Amino acid sequence: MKDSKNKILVINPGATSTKIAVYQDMELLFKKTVEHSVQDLQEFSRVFDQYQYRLDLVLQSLKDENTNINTLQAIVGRGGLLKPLAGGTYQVNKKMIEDLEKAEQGEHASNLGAVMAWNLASQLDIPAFIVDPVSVDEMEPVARISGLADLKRISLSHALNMKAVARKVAKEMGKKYEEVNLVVVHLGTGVSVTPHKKGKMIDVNNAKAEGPFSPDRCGGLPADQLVKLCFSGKYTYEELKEKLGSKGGLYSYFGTMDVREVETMAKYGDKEADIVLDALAYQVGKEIGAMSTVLMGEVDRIILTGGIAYSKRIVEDIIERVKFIAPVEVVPGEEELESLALGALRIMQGQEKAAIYN
Ligand SMILES: Nc1ncnc2c1ncn2[C@@H]1O[C@H](COP(=O)(O)OP(=O)(O)OP(=O)(O)O)[C@@H](O)[C@H]1O
Ligand SMILES: CCCC(=O)O
Repeated sequence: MKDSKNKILVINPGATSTKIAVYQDMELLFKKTVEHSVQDLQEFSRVFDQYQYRLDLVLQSLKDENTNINTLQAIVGRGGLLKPLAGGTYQVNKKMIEDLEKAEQGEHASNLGAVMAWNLASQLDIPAFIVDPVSVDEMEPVARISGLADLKRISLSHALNMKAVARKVAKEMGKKYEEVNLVVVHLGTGVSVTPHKKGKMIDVNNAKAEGPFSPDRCGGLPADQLVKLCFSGKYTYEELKEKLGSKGGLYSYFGTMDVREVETMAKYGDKEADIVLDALAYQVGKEIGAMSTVLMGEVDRIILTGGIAYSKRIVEDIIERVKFIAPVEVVPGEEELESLALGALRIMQGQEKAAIYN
């Protein structure tokens, strides 16, 4: 193991924020979250078009913190919608950038993580990495069957945060991640509900298309009504895709993705806000129940994490519904920046070899 200190820039582009941090080995030098309103992002038709806007914010943050970019030894970004991959740290390469540019698996803010890391790192002649990308796929064969021969279920999730939080909770239990069964729920702008069986995410609601609705996504919809809507002439393909993928969920009801705003509406008597928040907790609870059956009921812990896990109302409602299954741990926010830095550090210190994307 090398003993020299490694300065690592971490970039995590999310749907409603860009999170930036610099670590010296595992010591956090600074961390910053820049929130993006719907208005900030509405001028960009594709996620890729946000590249310069988000990069400028990263560079400005480094400047504000008096961090000379030339002192960095590596850059690590959140990995996006790549092809299905095993978990781990990947060195960013040209093929990965090309795939992200084509967005074949779909548009997502995290697609920009590798691209920003790669472009900056190339200028500095240092390596760029991603860790546990959105497309980590550890599903069992039975979970891939959709029920229609034309369609396969796929694994897209908040793998990075869920695996990091799962490891942390397992450690608190005095066990290894590979020794426990967990249902981990990421409650962010998107929602992932995942059964982790002895260190593997053996199923997941594809957080872009299935399961509970979320602040900006509709989750699973009544298929027959959706087909009718598709052919109604009311929306173009692009409009409907946007509606389902980034303007669904809470946004479709209230024009905001901010749970706090909807909670305030409910508090001041808005009945629709009240029932839609109830429905969010209801759907998440129902999905936890379903994923617990994937683990045959052998669930050591249920974990609630992500930004919405700060919401007392939603968390209490979910716990009330699922506490009969297993004890519930609440880990609000996310551990993504630290996990990204740690993933890069493991490679830089020679503890692991970076996986190759091809
Ligand atoms: N204190 C709070 N109470 C209630 N909701 C909150 C609180 N803080 C954040 N949220 C909600 O959390 C959601 C965002 O979560 P998070 O920051 O984990 O998502 P993201 O990083 O934008 O996207 P994702 O996690 O899906 O990649 C928003 O709907 C926000 O309103
Ligand atoms: C597709 C799941 C990842 C996210 O929404 O951030």
